[in-house]
Amino acid sequence: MNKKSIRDVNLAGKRVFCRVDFNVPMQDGVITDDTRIRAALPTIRFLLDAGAKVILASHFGRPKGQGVEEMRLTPVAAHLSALLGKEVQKLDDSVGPDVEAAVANMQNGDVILLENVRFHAGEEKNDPELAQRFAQLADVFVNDAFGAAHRAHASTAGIAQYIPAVAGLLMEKEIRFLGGALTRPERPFTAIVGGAKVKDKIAVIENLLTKVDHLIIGGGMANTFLKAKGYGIGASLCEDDKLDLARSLMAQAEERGVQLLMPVDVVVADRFAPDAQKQTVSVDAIPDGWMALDIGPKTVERYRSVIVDSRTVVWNGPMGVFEMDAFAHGTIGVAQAMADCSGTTIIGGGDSVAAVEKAGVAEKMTHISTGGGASLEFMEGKELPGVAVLEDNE
Ligand SMILES: Nc1ncnc2c1ncn2[C@@H]1O[C@H](COP(=O)(O)OP(=O)(O)OP(=O)(O)O)[C@@H](O)[C@H]1O
Ligand SMILES: O=C(O)[C@H](O)COP(=O)(O)O
Repeated sequence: MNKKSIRDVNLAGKRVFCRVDFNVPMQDGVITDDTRIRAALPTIRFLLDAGAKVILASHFGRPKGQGVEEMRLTPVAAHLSALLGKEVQKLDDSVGPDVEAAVANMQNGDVILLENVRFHAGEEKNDPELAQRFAQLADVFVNDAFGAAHRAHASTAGIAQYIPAVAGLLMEKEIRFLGGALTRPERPFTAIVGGAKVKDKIAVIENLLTKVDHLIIGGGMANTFLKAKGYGIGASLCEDDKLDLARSLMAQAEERGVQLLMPVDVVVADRFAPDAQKQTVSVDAIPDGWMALDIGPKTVERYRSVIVDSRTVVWNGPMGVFEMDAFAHGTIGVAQAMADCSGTTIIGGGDSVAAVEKAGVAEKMTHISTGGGASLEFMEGKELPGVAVLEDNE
């Protein structure tokens, strides 16, 4: 990464405004997955070891510019404190006289967690006044919130106008793996794209087509491709207004010499339900009124052989309705194939992360991104605003 990181600046005794993505899943005040909090620990520990005063800031949920009791970061502070084995002082706001006073009282090696920055409307508007108020709290801005790097907000981008801005270790790692895979992949390079809709991933597919050797399509979006090829797909999810686009993507793949892999068999159901009647059929024999909810075993075998022989594999989006056990086999099969691949394996965030966890192979992946939307935009080839604002390495 051609950006400065916390390794490149002097942090001793400095007040550091460290933006993290603590937007974690929570139910009734209990954190149900703390991956994003644990992923920020190396940066927080690095800052503490360097003798900095660490001011952590994050958004949580979408409170739309006002205080929402259930969206306070209090449970996150308690959990972070337990993980760090050290007190984390949780404040009730992210700017204002009380925050300024608390920061003024900090000793080197102290940690403060500010309240949800999205309680202020200026955050999502990237309001310069709010950005400046954040900046006044600190000497250095560290962006470690890869998951929010696709947002140009006051605490992810605006603040960098006023104080030196560098990457945290998680940000650096995300960009090293995702960026490295996309710019200098070891080949063969395979991308797997699944999920519900072609519409949401057109830009990703188009960008990947310029880089990969094999592109594997699965999930609901495969139906649109199958229909575009002339197969009857029964009552399966399909975007009829995207058939021409699917044909154009298939033509682009052919022109570029990219092998585009599509399902050869599917698991069909008579309705969208976990206990639906189901059967496995060839893609040219989908019965009228039935819907394809998973890729079939022959398809999994085909995909598997390409995946295990690849040197780099990037995956975004499930192969079927994996939330229902009856239709999770394709997704789990692909997750297992990735676990058996000896090359670099990268999961692009979101549902696919839940899928590798369900398959019990998460620790076998080279890298699992903490970014959902951010990793998608990165794979589309877009420059992320939260990265663009960081200082370049000379
Ligand atoms: N054949 C299918 N028919 C209907 N829905 C499907 C099918 N295959 C997958 N899905 C659904 O697609 C959803 C995920 O699609 P989506 O496009 O939102 O992926 P995503 O959330 O972007 O994935 P990721 O977060 O990994 O990027 C899942 O809820 C899954 O149930
Ligand atoms: O969960 C995410 O993808 C990030 O935390 C960004 O959240 P947002 O989509 O509400 O901006």
